[in-house]
Amino acid sequence: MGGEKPRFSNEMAGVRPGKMTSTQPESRAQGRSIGAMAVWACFVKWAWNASICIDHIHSNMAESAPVVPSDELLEWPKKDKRRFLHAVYRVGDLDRTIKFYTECFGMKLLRKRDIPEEKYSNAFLGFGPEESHFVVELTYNYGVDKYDIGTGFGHFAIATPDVYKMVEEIRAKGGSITREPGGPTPEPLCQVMLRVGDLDRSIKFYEKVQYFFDLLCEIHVAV
Ligand SMILES: C[C@@H](O)C(=O)SC[C@H](NC(=O)CC[C@H](N)C(=O)O)C(=O)NCC(=O)O
Ligand SMILES: [Zn+2]
Repeated sequence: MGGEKPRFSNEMAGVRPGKMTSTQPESRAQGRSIGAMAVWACFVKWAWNASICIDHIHSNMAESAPVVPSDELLEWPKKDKRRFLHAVYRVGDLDRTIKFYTECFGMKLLRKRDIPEEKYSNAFLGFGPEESHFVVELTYNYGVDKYDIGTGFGHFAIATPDVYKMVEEIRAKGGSITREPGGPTPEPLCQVMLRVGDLDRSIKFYEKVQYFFDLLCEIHVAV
């Protein structure tokens, strides 16, 4: 424990490609695939050397108290290799969507494939190799340049070290920001778990950082 005070915040932003799209959907139901869907860029940042586990959950804390104890949660993936691989999204313009995800969010195009016999192409994008990272699989069906977004799909959420910088870069590239970062966000930061070496000293420290302490629900003494 030591070092500068931890700084972190959880800012959400809503983003849609702007100029890169031919039309902006009037409403979700009439909306058409604009090459990409709304993507929430989440910002969680800390500047401190302790391991900070930040959970922000989709509903209030009472309804979504952790079901699995946190230490079991950390052990689980070491034993169970099942995991999410990708989510598939059909788009009307594969290259325009690849350009949006790579230039605006910093994703990498991991692989692309064309299946002429079935008249479609796929592109896989993400923030790391498919062997270890969840990725987005985009599907382009030959000759299909728009889809009804419908009302079922919500968003992809991504984390970024600086949501404000990302938002400005997206705006500069013609993207439209549907929700400015800075909240109030529908998903308030609900709890922070800290592993510290000295419980009493840590409690004294965090009582001074009132905001942080309000969020702090548990302190684990590092073993
Ligand atoms: C590559 C592998 O990860 C896949 O997911 S391919 C899945 C396959 N996709 C297609 O057939 C694309 C063309 C099709 N006309 C479509 O639009 O999906 C598939 O099973 N698609 C059906 C689905 O529900 O995803
Ligand atoms: Zn698949």
